[in-house]
Amino acid sequence: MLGVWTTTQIRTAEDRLLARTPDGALMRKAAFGLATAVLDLLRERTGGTAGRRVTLLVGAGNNGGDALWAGVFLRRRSVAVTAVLLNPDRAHAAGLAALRRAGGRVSETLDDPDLVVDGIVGLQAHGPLRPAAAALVEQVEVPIVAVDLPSGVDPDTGAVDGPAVRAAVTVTFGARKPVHVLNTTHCGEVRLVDIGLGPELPDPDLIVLEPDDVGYAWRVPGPRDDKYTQGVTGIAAGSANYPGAAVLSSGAAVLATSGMVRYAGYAADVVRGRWPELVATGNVEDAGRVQAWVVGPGLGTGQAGRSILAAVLHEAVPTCVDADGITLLAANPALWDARDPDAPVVLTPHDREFARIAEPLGIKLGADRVAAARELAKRLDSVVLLKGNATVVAAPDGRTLVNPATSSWLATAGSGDVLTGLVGALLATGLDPWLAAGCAAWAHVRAGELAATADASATADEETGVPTPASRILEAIPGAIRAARSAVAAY
Ligand SMILES: NC(=O)C1=CN([C@@H]2O[C@H](COP(=O)(O)OP(=O)(O)OC[C@H]3O[C@@H](n4cnc5c(N)ncnc54)[C@H](O)[C@@H]3O)[C@@H](O)[C@H]2O)[C@@H](O)CC1
Ligand SMILES: Nc1ncnc2c1ncn2[C@@H]1O[C@H](COP(=O)(O)OP(=O)(O)O)[C@@H](O)[C@H]1O
Ligand SMILES: [K+]
Repeated sequence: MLGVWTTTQIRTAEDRLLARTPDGALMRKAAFGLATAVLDLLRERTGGTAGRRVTLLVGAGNNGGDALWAGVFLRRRSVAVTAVLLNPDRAHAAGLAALRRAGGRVSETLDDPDLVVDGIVGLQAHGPLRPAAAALVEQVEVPIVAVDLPSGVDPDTGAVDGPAVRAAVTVTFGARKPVHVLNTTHCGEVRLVDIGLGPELPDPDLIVLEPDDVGYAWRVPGPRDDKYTQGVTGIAAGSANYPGAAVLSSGAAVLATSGMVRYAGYAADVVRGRWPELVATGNVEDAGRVQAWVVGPGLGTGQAGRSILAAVLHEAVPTCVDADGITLLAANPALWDARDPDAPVVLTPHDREFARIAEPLGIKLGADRVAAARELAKRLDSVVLLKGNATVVAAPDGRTLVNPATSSWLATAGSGDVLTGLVGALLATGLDPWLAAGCAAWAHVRAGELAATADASATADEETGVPTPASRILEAIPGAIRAARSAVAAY
């Protein structure tokens, strides 16, 4: 598990650490880590470091100070360093003097660099890049290494509201901040430099699951197990108009568990035809016992869907409510009120579904997606999995995880139906609902990555992937589970 801390938590911890550290030592530690990352990238891009050209964009704060001190280290490796000072009177004085002594130059233009370092603004960043910085950044045609975070991106929410740096690599110090997991598009590869902050940090505000966390959580059958003991998943999805959603959700559950999957609904014949190992009936009441239900994908928002949702909630087992199920709940609060409060619910909205269910409660989905998901989770006493490029999973007790995507290939029709089946299968194994939702989101992203690249070792990005329909994401689920399980085995 990786921890993520808010800027307020980090500042408090930094203050404590600063109080017991010699002046300037932390900044030099940070800058050394930064320079190392710059040298690595220079080598990767140009085959060497000596004589290569690096331009530093230097703002008024300590973020610019880090960049200037990194410039000093780069000079020692014979890199030609130019500093563009956005606010010359307020540039970090000691860093600037040291860079000048080391042979760095100050310029008003970029000077045709091989690489640019963004030291415009750091933890104190507010709002988009100001015009002068934005104009410079716009001229950059080489990779950018961001100091601590890409300037112009909000450190606590990852939101972008105007011009911002899009970095190839972000080098951060002491601890990950929310921007690093909420906006991987602007951060690029994130490198964490240890400056000894660990002992000063409180519990993290957010967590990110790692492959071995998911591998440990994924239930596997033991010698005394049979098809029932591993948890049976029920799927109530699909309608005459949307049988495909039923096939995708059911298929994801079938591939995610070695136990058993039941289907109840209008698409019984289609689903049975596609997944012969599944037991299908026409309605929820006849489905038999399950340990978790999935309800909503392709259900429709009419009377029929409403009755199915009511029947599922009446079963009072852990339930994942998705898609039309969420829309139905939003329109029929009485359904929600009638549910058994002891049966955990996982809601899996995309933004529009989130707005439908949250706005009547006075919760707006603004720039702070974590805050919005947390608030809804608390108000509805449910786990809320808010979909997006970075998926946020909040529990009613405040525990929150973020699952960043590595590409946007998952933004395809039916992709969410696959996710829902995964959530259902994991809920049925008895896993904590918040963790179940988080592991499902992880496996979903991993499956999307495998499907888009067809290469287990690759990370799918916009350059390497190909479009991946939901059926392909589905087929990649075993590969995703294998990746998680082999991470455990590797320990
Ligand atoms: N405190 C510490 O111990 C350490 C801090 N470090 C560095 O220090 C940084 C924080 O330094 P500061 O607290 O000086 O804050 P910043 O470097 O974020 O700079 C604050 C200045 O930027 C201005 N500013 C805010 N938003 C702006 C925008 N959109 N456009 C232009 N200017 C803007 C502010 O008005 C203020 O003058 C960290 O991000 C990190 O890079 C590292 O050296 C590690 C150690
Ligand atoms: N830009 C994006 N980058 C990465 N993942 C995305 C992006 N947009 C959507 N997703 C993911 O794709 C899935 C889409 O689900 P959903 O909107 O319910 O689609 P559908 O209803 O067609 O199945 C979610 O898991 C979401 O997190
Ligand atoms: K920066």
